Amino acid sequence: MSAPLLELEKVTIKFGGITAVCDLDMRVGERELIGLIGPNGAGKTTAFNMITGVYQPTSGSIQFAGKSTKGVKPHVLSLRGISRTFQNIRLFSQMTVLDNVRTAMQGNRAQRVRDALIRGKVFREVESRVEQEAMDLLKIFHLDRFHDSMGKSLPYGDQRRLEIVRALATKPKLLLLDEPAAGMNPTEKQQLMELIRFVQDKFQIAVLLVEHDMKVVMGICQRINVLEYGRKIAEGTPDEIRANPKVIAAYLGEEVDHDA
Ligand SMILES: Nc1ncnc2c1ncn2[C@@H]1O[C@H](COP(=O)(O)OP(=O)(O)OP(=O)(O)O)[C@@H](O)[C@H]1O
Repeated sequence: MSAPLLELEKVTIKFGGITAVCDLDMRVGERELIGLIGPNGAGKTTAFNMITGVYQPTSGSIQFAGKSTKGVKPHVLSLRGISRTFQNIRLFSQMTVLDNVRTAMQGNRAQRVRDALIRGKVFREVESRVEQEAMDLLKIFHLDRFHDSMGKSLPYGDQRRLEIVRALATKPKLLLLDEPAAGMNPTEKQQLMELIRFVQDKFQIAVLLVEHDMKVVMGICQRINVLEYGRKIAEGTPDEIRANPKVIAAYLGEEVDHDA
């Protein structure tokens, strides 16, 4: 396995009497594409929230790029290279496609207030560079023709793609995708799989994917971690996970979207 970019060791989080994640060990190497699956309520989104600094673990440690993330705020982790998308699309619906990406880029720039206030030369130069970079990024994903449209007016599949573009705008080393295939039809899911592979390859980043659609997860992940009731019950290649009796048992009684 390549060097760990992200490493969780014995990570636990409790909310009152509920232990949402318990003793979770997980590694994501540079440029790896890793899956995190489990039945509803298993703790996947909570794990994402701890990795991105939204929640602090009750115990255990998280290291990103060789540094502890303990007490580090989400925007600082974003600057360090962790980016994510959400289960429910969180685009700025009243902003254009271009502005959605531009805002994400600017969120990551230390722009001097003075420049913004006086709208001086430096400010204008930064603005135009950001706009060019945003357009270049949109072009890569064939979304540039929509640059002037409102985010909410895009077809669903394109909104999901735009979310991924926004997440890439911060130039991450690690991209966390939370159920990107939710609500997609089979053709869109196929395109999404190709898109995720493309993103990982083109930007040379690691991807951690939470997804209920087994065809998507099994189709693109190198390794998969399986959670049940907050605990990791299995880790392995797609073939190993498919054949693992604990995983099969965990999913019994749950409607797994094989959508195949
Ligand atoms: N802020 C919170 N306060 C209390 N309980 C929480 C909180 N966040 C998560 N939980 C609980 O932690 C457990 C794990 O939830 P989580 O959303 O991480 O699961 P999940 O695997 O992402 O589920 P799904 O696949 O349905 O999205 C659940 O029992 C949930 O109710």
